[in-house]
Amino acid sequence: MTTRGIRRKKSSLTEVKIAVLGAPSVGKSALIVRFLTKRYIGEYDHQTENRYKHEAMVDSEPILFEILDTCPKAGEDELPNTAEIVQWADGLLLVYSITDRYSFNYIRKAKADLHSDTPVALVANKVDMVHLRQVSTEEGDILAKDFDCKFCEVSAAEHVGQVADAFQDLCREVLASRRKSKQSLLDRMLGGTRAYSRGKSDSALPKD
Ligand SMILES: Nc1nc2c(ncn2[C@@H]2O[C@H](COP(=O)(O)OP(=O)(O)OP(=O)(O)O)[C@@H](O)[C@H]2O)c(=O)[nH]1
Repeated sequence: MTTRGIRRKKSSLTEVKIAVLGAPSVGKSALIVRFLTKRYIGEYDHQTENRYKHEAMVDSEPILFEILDTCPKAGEDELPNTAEIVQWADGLLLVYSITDRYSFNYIRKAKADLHSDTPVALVANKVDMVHLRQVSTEEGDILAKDFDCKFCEVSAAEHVGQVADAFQDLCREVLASRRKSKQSLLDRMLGGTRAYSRGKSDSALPKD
């Protein structure tokens, strides 16, 4: 009885898969670790992709986040395994660093290469290093308008709430997009049914 209760609760979790993309050293791992543990780990050394699972409440709904920390190769302009990542992910967190113009251009190019309407969010990291700023807030805003997505400037080193908000906002976009595609599927099905019914009743009308 209890076991069944627990199972039901687990299976009722909504899963949201988020891939975090960006040029080398923009702070992808630092942002993810901040979201998962609320802690800041300055040096996070890894050479391969990492996946994490994390439960969190978003608007009173329990969500099971699956987060993919992608691993770009230094000096390469292309995102790693773009097609696979896009196929896997429900949402893409696109990260650049305000101290690194190359990382901003990388995101612009990467987004164009994605050829996908997967929901995205644009995150500018390292806002604590404002004295080394190379990319203005306005440029970030303009790029986000271009992408038709949310934008925020954060610091994995200093912010806890804002970093969590970035992941949660993207989660909301994913859920909204799911509802939209479910609704349009339903509309198409109902539309089909309506057309069929109309056809039927039309044929039942007395002929002139
Ligand atoms: N000042 C500051 N440094 C940061 C911040 N976030 C990350 N860093 C530093 O930036 C460097 C790279 O951080 P990572 O989290 O490893 O970046 P990454 O994008 O995962 O790097 P790759 O795995 O190489 O792609 C580390 O030295 C971090 O300490 C931040 O918000 N502020």
